[in-house]
Amino acid sequence: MKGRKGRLSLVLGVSCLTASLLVTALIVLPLLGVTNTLLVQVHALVSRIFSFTIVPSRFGLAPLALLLLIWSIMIFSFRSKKHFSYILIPLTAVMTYTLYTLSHLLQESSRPFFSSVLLSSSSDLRSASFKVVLLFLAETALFVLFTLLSDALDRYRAAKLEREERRRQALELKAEQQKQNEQKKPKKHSLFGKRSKRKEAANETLDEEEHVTLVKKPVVKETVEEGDELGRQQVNFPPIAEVPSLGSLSKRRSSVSKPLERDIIQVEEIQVNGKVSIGALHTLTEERKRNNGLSYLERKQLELAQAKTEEQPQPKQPVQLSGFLQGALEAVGKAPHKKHDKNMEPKGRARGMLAEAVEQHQTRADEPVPVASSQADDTLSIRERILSVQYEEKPSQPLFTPEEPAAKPAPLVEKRPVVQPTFFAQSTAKPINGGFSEDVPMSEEPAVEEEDLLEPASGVGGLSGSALINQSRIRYQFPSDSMLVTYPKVSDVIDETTLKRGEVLVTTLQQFNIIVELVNIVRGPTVTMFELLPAPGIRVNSIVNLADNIALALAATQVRIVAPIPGKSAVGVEIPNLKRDIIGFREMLGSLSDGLGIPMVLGRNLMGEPIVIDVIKAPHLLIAGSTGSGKSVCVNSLICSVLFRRSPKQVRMILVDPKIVELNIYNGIPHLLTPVITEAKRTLKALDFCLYEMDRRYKLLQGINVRNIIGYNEKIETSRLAREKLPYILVVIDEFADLMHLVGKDMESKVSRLAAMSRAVGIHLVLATQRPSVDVITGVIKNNIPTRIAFAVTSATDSRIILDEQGADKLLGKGDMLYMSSSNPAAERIQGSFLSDHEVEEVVKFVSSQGVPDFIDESFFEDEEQKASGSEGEDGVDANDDDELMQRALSIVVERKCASASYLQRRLKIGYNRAARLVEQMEEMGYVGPPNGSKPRELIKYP
Ligand SMILES: Nc1ncnc2c1ncn2[C@@H]1O[C@H](COP(=O)(O)OP(=O)(O)OP(=O)(O)O)[C@@H](O)[C@H]1O
Repeated sequence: MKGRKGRLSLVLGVSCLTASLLVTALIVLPLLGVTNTLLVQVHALVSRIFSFTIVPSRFGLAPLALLLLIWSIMIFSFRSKKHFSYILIPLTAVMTYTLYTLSHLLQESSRPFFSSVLLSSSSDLRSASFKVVLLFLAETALFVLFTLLSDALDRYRAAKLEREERRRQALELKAEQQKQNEQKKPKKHSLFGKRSKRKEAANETLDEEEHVTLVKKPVVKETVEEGDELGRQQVNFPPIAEVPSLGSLSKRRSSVSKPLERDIIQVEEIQVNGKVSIGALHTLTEERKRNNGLSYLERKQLELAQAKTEEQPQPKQPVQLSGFLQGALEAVGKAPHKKHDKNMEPKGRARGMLAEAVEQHQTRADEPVPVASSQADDTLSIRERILSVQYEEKPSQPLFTPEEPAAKPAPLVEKRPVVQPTFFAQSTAKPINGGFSEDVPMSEEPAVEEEDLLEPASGVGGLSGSALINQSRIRYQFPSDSMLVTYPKVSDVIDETTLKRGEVLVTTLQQFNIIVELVNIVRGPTVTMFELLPAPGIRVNSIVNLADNIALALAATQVRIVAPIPGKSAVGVEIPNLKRDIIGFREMLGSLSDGLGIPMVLGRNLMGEPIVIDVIKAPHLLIAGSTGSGKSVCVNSLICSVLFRRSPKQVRMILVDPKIVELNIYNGIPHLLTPVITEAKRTLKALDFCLYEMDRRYKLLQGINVRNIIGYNEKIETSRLAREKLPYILVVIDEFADLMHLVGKDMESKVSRLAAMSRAVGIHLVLATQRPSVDVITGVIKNNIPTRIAFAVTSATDSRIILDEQGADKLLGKGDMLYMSSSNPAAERIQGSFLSDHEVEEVVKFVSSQGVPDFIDESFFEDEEQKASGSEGEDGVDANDDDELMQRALSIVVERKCASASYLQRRLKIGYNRAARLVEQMEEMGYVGPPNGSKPRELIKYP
């Protein structure tokens, strides 16, 4: 039908064109002087019938030629497309004839049939002409009407086609997904086959991950008619390769992020009514793309439904047992045999003993029979089984090579890289053997060649004479991960309940006339964030103000609204999870890279990414939160991060705990510079020490022309200027508010000075407080501590004091925190890592067993009056008899021809402070020169 119409219009169009050319020829030829009789006769005939002028003339045919030309153009342009428009062709003819009639009437010639009819039916010529004009106007209106109708019909048809196309594509995609899911369904394979399949799949994933994926657009089949020769032949156009969206390229590499075909989407036209920001439009486009044109909820529901159909009982994961228990249970046949690598000899004393014992028992019972296939498993001895359980893959190579004698059995499997056994990985059993397993190699601080000749001047000033750290060259052994507990992970799948909550959220907002689209859901360890895209014209604040209504509708304890989400054109609504994840400290340890000066594990953010920070870059930390919010656990994880990654030579600590019970556990670790401080007065003294050490270090830095501790440590290492580097000093003050109330201004001025200046010399503060009030966290302190951690607080005011914005009042406690730093001023929600008291105890026990701490001289903490009134000091020298001491010191200096505080300290058996004071007095008296970097001062004048 369609073809016939196409042919008809072709014939019509060609005829009109030919006619117009002929008429043009009829006009032009006489003008060129061609006076053929036939031509003249045809001309006369055509002029009489079709001419638009009353008197037939050679020019009178011009309008006819024009009309024919217009018709041919119209026909060609409508051809096979706008069938309805063909009605315009006769209409133009009628209009032309009406005009023709009108021209005759006006010239009072009644030649056309219609004009004579009109003249006879009208009273006069004038009324007849008027009727013709009206008729012409009516025809013109009809012309316009038909044109509009045709246009409307076209649009309607196009929209219908588009809808059908979209539905067809959705169906195709659905069918494709189903096909994929069916393919994905796990099939029963032999153990070997299963393993190799998995391997193949992993390789496939890897390959796909490492390339840009080109994915076909759904193939549109088109039937093309190519004349009679080809007949009705179906031609499939080649598939169009399409580069995936930028978003899909930047996806994180993980086994789950393998781009499935359904993740790669056709770019669809997004129609937006009204004004929308470019960012919002981008988000909308991206989300639509990601969802294959379906709304977020629809897509998720579809996925869930598919997942449900796929679900089939999975083989239960065996409970993880410790190596000893697993082996024992295997031996008595009560546990399934674990798969191990044959190359991997059993490690650990327990496993070795077990294997030994079982073998003795077994050799009595039956002789081990060599077997070449897995079916023969039953005939293996128990020892064989214990040792060979790693043989789980069929060799891809032939078992026997042709060259090999048949009698000599080839290895059953190719050797695989030895994997470190994790016998205690999942076990929550208490560690044995002093807190660490023999299976896990202990890491140790590398030994450093030290020279006695070099001054130990760097280190920490004021350490007592019996110092263990700087004199006995302690080699610190880092604790093992196995002391820590692995906590089970709650699923991070967005389930039906979460989707329902998303729907409730959208409808709740709709009830308040706030139209939003749910564009994404991110499930974090503590909360789930629903990302909403407000409709144009919706004020973001109106969503923020509805936080309580949302909480009510979702029966949630707290709802925090992030408006807008930093870097996105969307509003985030954070709703507490029904079940929270515990982020174990152990799982976070792997993220602590070696490059961090003072490493600190924080936890995981909403996306589940591990967040660790370097305290030296912070450079100081302010931690605030109400009681039970998780501050102490956070401080524990800071201290333990240091214990796990830094030796006492690298980081020293001063811990202040007015509550006495929180940090007392750390007494005894070699990192301490003083026993855990619990009194306000002693805290002030400790801060004085830090100020003194800061000044001392600045002088050291000045001595060798470097700007900071990093430069200093590098230079003394390369130039071998001293035998000890400057360690970082971490001062942790818990319950800072209590101390501020006890000693007030004094404390503030010292803390402020340290916060402002101590960064360059490697002294860093961590202040934790329960009550963040303006008189505790003063402007000066706040200005110098840009890195802040806010746990749950009781009011928005408290939140503003810590973070300069509200939000911490909406946190859920138990390690739920907002983290803000100078590099990332937008508060990031993190679930803090968790360390139980028992874990801390185990770590401290292990670390403390490595040596006694090397404390600062006690004289630092003595009151001046006490010192003055004391008769015989602990140095064994009369404290008042400074002159005598100075004489002895001078004679030592003359004897050595140089002055060193640490040398005097040892020789005179006095504290470091006193020795340092003596050297300074000698400088004032002109006997010795100024500080000489880390080298002893020169003797410049004999006394
Ligand atoms: N990161 C975390 N993950 C899971 N639970 C946690 C976490 N942090 C803290 N908790 C839970 O919260 C309880 C209180 O934590 P914590 O003792 O650190 O609070 P706090 O802020 O120090 O309180 P206070 O100021 O009264 O000492 C812990 O016993 C623990 O059960």
